[in-house]
Amino acid sequence: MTKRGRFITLEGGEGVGKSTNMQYVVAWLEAQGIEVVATREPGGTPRAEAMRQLLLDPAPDEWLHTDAELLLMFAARAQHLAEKILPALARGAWVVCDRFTDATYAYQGGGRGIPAERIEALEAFVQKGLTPDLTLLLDMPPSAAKQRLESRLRDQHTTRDRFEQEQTAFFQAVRDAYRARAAQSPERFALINADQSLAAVQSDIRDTLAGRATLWH
Ligand SMILES: Nc1ncnc2c1ncn2[C@@H]1O[C@H](COP(=O)(O)OP(=O)(O)O)[C@@H](O)[C@H]1O
Ligand SMILES: Cc1cn([C@H]2C[C@H](O)[C@@H](COP(=O)(O)OP(=O)(O)O)O2)c(=O)[nH]c1=O
Repeated sequence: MTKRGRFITLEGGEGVGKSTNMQYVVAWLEAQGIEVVATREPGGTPRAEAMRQLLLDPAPDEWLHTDAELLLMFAARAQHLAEKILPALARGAWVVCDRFTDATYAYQGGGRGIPAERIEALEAFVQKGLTPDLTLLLDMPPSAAKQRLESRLRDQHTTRDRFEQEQTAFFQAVRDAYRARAAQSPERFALINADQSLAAVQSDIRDTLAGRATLWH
């Protein structure tokens, strides 16, 4: 299948502002007259969202093997690609996705310690060469992001999912892995300083979207 639309992903640790800025990216692209499909991972389709439940369920007494976690992430991704992402790109829509495979390298790789080669093998199997055209990495120290997350948890009266229950060292490893990936592929990544006012973050995102020649040609 020939890919015609563009594929943009938002990445970063917990509470850095992905969901908030996702709406901004979608609105900005739509204002340019582009058809946008907004989605997220793990999830994005009913079956993949059912897998998300299994992945995020905090059930304290139930252990999930790290290999099972990794495979379930890619199982959800395979479903999401086949059912939603690839058909949208094929008809020319742009897909904006809240997290994708860089999250697997950051969380299952950096956080859980799974070797990158195993993730690469699954990526090749499931994605068959598809990678995002642009990845906005919202970057800030986990300690500052945690404060935002705590206020969100308070406001929305939600509980912590399996990942949100992890400790500081885990989130530091996730951030380090994300930054290392951005350094490896600077042509794909835009590193956005998320530790500034929302207006400043959105101004940086707008400049990135408008300025990436590879997106528009
Ligand atoms: N630049 C910012 N400055 C201050 N608060 C922010 C900023 N961006 C997002 N927030 C707030 O931080 C919380 C987490 O943002 P959210 O978009 O849900 O993050 P994520 O999806 O990355 O977990 C929300 O309450 C949001 O309103
Ligand atoms: C896509 C993906 C997500 N995840 C994790 C990261 C998040 O903790 C969780 C998804 O939760 P999400 O609600 O998207 O994150 P946030 O709390 O930042 O809004 O799944 C992985 O571990 N690997 C992956 O490949």
